[in-house]
Amino acid sequence: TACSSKYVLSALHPMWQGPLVAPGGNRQSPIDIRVRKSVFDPHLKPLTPDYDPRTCSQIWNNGYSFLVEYDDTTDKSTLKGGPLEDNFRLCQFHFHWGESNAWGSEHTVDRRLFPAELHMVHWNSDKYSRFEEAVMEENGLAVIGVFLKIGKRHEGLQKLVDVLPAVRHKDSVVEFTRFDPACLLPSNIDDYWTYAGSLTTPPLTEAVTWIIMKQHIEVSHDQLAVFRSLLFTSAEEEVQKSMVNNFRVQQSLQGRTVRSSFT
Ligand SMILES: Cc1ccnc(S(N)(=O)=O)n1
Ligand SMILES: [Zn+2]
Repeated sequence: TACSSKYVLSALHPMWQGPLVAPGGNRQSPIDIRVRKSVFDPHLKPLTPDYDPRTCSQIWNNGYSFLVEYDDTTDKSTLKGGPLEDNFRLCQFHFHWGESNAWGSEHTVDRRLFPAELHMVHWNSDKYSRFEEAVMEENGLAVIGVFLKIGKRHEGLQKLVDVLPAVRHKDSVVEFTRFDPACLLPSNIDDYWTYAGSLTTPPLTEAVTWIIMKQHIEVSHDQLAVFRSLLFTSAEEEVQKSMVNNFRVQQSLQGRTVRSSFT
């Protein structure tokens, strides 16, 4: 679908040679969320995700993470509310994780690292007609971030874990249908932090309203181990590289305020 557009793919290599900080970037992501410095905003509304599992289309390994892609040609899977003024369309979700359970997330909370982080990527369908357009605009994207902790097995995630071996290599794709991404959200989605940031992989555009959930979800050690069995490299390459540590270094806040929806 649109949100896996080629130029995003081409620059998504883990050791991408691009600048670690976008030139002139003053709202880069990820960041450390200093809880005591976040500002409660009573005007923040509840978040209202409304996803249709029938829009789920495929899973593919883009050489940086694995993406679960949704048909974003209609307003069937949408996100509204929270800090958002407009209607946003889900186009894909993916994860970032470490080689060990000690690290892996992109955002941190008072410097606390999590073993992995889920990103659900949406684009502003009130203002733009496709992802590629929205990705270049200030209010173009909204990404929900959810921290993963090691604990009990996540039953909803298992359907996804079972198909990962089929996309072990970069550029492999498999059909994947009827997956409800709402099953990956924590039970409480009313408590979140939000701030103006960027994509954390190229093109690093400063187009993202980040919505980071306070409550994490749990996945089992074995489920996360399957993420680490994926490869950055394609089937043709001689040297196979494990897909681990696919997170970006933290960026400075540069005067931004992180708002919280809770006290
Ligand atoms: C769609 C997309 C591209 C690049 N980076 C991201 S991310 N990691 O900021 O969610 N998403
Ligand atoms: Zn991401």
